[in-house]
Amino acid sequence: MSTVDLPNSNSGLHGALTVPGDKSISHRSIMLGAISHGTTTVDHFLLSDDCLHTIGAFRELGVKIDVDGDHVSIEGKGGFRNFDKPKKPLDMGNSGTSTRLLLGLLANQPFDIAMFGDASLSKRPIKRVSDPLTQMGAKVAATNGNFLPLTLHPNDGLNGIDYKLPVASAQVKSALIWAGLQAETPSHLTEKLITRNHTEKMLEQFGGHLEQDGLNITVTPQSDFTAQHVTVPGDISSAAFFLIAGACVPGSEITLNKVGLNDTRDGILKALDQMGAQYTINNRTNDSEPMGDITICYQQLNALTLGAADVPALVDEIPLLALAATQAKGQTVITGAEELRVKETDRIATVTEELTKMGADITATPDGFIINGGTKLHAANTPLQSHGDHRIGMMMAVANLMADGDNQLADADAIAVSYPQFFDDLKSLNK
Ligand SMILES: O=C(O)C1=C[C@@H](OP(=O)(O)O)[C@@H](O)[C@H](O)C1
Ligand SMILES: C=C(OP(=O)(O)O)C(=O)O
Repeated sequence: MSTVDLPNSNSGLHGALTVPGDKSISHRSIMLGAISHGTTTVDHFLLSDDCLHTIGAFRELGVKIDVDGDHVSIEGKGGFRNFDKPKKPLDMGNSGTSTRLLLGLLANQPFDIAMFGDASLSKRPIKRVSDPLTQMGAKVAATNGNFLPLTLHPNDGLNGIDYKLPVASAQVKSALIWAGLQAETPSHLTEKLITRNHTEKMLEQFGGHLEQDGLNITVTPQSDFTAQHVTVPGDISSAAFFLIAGACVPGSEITLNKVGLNDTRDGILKALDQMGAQYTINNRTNDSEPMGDITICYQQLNALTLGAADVPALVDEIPLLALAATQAKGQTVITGAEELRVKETDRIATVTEELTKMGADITATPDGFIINGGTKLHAANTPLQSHGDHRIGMMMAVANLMADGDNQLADADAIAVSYPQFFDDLKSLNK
């Protein structure tokens, strides 16, 4: 568990950077590659701990996956039921996305599949996925009915489901899409709010036929997918650390190249618009996923108001927006973000605890935060903690760029879950 000295910034961040590939899209490229006919190739794949756990799980299921730098190739098994029986339990590490999506994808196997995860993942709920899967005929034996470790047992086939999702979650939606494709009858899913649609988009690229109408998705059983080439855009959730640093550290002007701009993920940009940030987007392209280069410079920001409808498109960026709010003019109010309590940590609690150590005026509420801005952040009396949560660790590193005084971050290794080269990239801009 490494403790690192966090850098300050003397004259702001400058220069250009291509952030690593999108985590959600990288996971899905392995999954679709594994069930397709032929060899799928992926460029700019995210080689972080979470995605390596997805690769590890599919290798255990007999899928041949080659990794060469950030180029990955996957030899598809041509269907959902051609996997090998795993010799050991699948290790999901810290990754909620791997766990929830694999539960749906592997819900109809002819053999037992056991899964486990680390201490944090073992506290995160899976009932939200296992309940509807059970209604479809899956047999999920989870610890206390809701947690890893779990075993998926063979079943008598899956039936389609009519299901209104009680939570706004792309992980639950994606798991039910994978299961629906393997069912004997169609499924009708209704989302609570629009969530990231990377599964739907990639399925279409691989020859899938979902019907979509606003919050409604009809999944018709299908198992013939054709291998594709996937170019993974830069992860907007990783770019977000530098967007907030660029907007909040005086003197900054930076460009982030080839960032994913999917409109179910770009809530951070809309929040920055509301706060009065100065940025431009150039070189837009739109293959299967849109991307572009974002240039942002320092600007005194205004306070922000976010409600439940805003949350899915920026759910992983809320810790950073809380930090930006400490620097903004006025009072920021964030509501409808109770999902933060079931992430890698209870992010409402950990954000509040860590930013308070640096002098922020931040109050946790059951479903969000109230933050009074205009604070000069300072050195904490005790080391800052990532709490084993990658996004909290990186957010505190960005906070320190704006601080007077020196801070250390304990348990900094957690950052490798989504962004192993974060500190190198930060150093390249903080000159
Ligand atoms: O589908 C995905 O790839 C993800 C969905 C979100 O989780 P929920 O579906 O639990 O909201 C997000 O927080 C996570 O980082 C990645
Ligand atoms: C919540 C996250 O990921 P996961 O659910 O895949 O662990 C995240 O990356 O912030």
